Amino acid sequence: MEMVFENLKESIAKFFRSEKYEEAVNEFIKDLQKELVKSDVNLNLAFEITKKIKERALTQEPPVGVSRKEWFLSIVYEELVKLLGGDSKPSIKPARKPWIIMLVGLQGSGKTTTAAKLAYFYKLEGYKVGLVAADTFRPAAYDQLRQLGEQIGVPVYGDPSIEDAVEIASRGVKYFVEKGFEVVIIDTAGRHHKEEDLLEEMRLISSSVKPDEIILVIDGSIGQQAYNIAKKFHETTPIGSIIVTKLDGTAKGGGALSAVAATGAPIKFVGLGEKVEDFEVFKPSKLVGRVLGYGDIEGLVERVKRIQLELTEKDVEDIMEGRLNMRLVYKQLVSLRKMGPLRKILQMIPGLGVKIPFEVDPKDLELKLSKWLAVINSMTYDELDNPEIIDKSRLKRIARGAGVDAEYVRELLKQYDLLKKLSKQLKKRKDLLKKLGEGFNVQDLQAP
Ligand SMILES: Nc1nc2c(ncn2[C@@H]2O[C@H](COP(=O)(O)OP(=O)(O)OP(=O)(O)O)[C@@H](O)[C@H]2O)c(=O)[nH]1
Repeated sequence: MEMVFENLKESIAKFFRSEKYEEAVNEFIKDLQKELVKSDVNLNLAFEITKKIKERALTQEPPVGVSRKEWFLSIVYEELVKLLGGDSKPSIKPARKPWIIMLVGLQGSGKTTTAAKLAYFYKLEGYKVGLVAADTFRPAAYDQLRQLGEQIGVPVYGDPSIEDAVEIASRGVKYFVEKGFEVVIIDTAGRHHKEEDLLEEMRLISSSVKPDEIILVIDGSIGQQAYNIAKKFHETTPIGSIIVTKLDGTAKGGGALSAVAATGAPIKFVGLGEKVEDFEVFKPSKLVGRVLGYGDIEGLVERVKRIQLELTEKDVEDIMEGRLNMRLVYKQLVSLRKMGPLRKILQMIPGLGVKIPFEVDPKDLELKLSKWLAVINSMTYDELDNPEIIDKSRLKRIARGAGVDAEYVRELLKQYDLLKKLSKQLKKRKDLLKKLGEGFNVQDLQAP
């Protein structure tokens, strides 16, 4: 499954060969913009995303242990994943029951097959699913869906004697809802004598059954036209999500991205073959990884994310300079879970001999850490940067927000004070060392 951006692999190679970071970033950004526009991504969107990447790449510090170039690549990756609908798995769980899904898309997109695939998917998820055959333009569609329904054990509502698709759709939905079905999927026509007639029919069905979700089914191999097709459907019946079919085989799938760009809707599933089980929840990360063609990019991004929570050089500098805030404490708490690098860093500095606070009974550690993290999470930005402002009423609010006893907030603030003092001590000593010059051995300095 290879989507758009084939040229980016070369751009990445060029990027890694380049000596100057900023220049290399600019070059890569230009290439990326071109590729995005070439794949029908809306110009503004392409501009916006590249601007964001550039801004992050030039202002954000890579965590210790991650090279600047790896950092950059992980930023590109993250932003592309966002463009394709976010890094988390798309929400495929119906928000309520019954959940009425209306499929729209052109004939040949694989809509009927997809209706069955989707029904099968939800059936396996444990839902009671019904299918409605509302494609009255192509008479064979009803039989096709009925056969598929039999194959997967999902009932199909249809009536070949009724020509009015709106009537079938609303009757079918009513039928299943009354019987307590939880997910109802409507297959619709993909062709009419005139395009306007098709769109008008979609609009009428939609306003009659009021679906909870309208899914655009789009053929992954159609490329450039996808943008206009998706846009037309979206203007008629607002698209909530997208299923891209036929991503098996040689499809380049450029249409997928264009459809996302035209509708702002995320891709939820992909079709990977003719059989009902050739169907998957879409994972943007998987796709972008392939697109960027950088060996184990997911591994890289994972590593960066993990390291990101630990202390950066700047954090350590801040601590050494006596600048401490709750954000640093947060990182320290998180890293404490993994052996505490701050502690290690401090211990590696000879002659400091500082007793490090946060001496918590290991048994309590896990529990306390999770409470403290919740406490920090419910602080405002001002409070994070300047915990000194936390008075009684703020303290109460924070505890309530974190769902913990106020005692935990107080304790954390006490620990914070200790760390702050330590941070100031470090600063003093560092200054002292500086004054003493190089003639002295660091080890000669005894801790007070
Ligand atoms: N390789 C492959 N073929 C698919 C996929 N999805 C559907 N097809 C095939 O595409 C062809 C058209 O699909 P149909 O399910 O008939 O869909 P349709 O023509 O859009 O349906 P209508 O809109 O009802 O006319 C069929 O031969 C399907 O088997 C897929 O993910 N991969």
